Amino acid sequence: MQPTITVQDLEQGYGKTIILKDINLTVNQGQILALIGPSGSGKSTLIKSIMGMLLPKQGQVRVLDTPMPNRLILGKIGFMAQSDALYQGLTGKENLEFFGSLLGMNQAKIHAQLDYVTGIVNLGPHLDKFVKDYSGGMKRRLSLAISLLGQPQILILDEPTVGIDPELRAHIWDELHKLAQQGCTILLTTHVMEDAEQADQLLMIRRGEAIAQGSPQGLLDQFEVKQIEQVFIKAGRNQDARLGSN
Ligand SMILES: Nc1ncnc2c1ncn2[C@@H]1O[C@H](COP(=O)(O)OP(=O)(O)OP(=O)(O)O)[C@@H](O)[C@H]1O
Repeated sequence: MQPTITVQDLEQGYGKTIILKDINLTVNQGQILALIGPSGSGKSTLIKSIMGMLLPKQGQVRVLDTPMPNRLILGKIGFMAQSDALYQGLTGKENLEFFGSLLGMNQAKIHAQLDYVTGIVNLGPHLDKFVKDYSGGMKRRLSLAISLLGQPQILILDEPTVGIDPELRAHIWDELHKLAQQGCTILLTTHVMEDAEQADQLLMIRRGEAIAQGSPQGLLDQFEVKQIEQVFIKAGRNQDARLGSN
């Protein structure tokens, strides 16, 4: 099977500053990969590289065997950026209609999907409110609903669960698993260990490097610990010992 997303020996940064080095990952169709790491470790930078918003300084990024950016491939990706790019002066529903139309969906098609995408994030009762009156968590939920419009083949979600309560987070994870079972490939970033445990594969990034990579159970076995958080701590200590702690 052709992998959906591949990153090979990626080195990435801004100007002369190197943020990520030696990053390798493969996500196959129907898999969920979670990127986890401290603030500033380079997770969004990796996502931007996969989306083709940043060209690799070295190495390769391919989505559906195509170098990014590529317009056709971008049309197959539901993308949720870290900062919400929403129209504050429009209602939630109007935002969905607008972004759906950018995808080339007609109003009938958008309306046919509204209940489904807003049901996943439990936003149905708030669709007629202006986005400027939404809370931070509601804006995240609307951004997630927008990324689901058009039944994308690939979902790339930067911090989809920030500001979302545990009950709704569990509901969103149920839906992400269902989508993955239907063949959708999902890559997301998170700070939350409970999210990480839900993924098929984890990539832990710290100080610009992949310090641990594998399935949640595989990592627990490899690091001989009982919780994913402990994998991160142990892998971080190994890295400090290797690089020096400064
Ligand atoms: N446009 C930019 N120009 C210069 N440096 C940047 C730019 N964007 C990010 N950085 C730097 O790159 C590093 C990695 O940032 P990035 O946003 O990828 O981290 P992150 O792991 O996603 O963090 P967080 O979890 O807080 O979102 C940080 O040191 C950040 O300051």
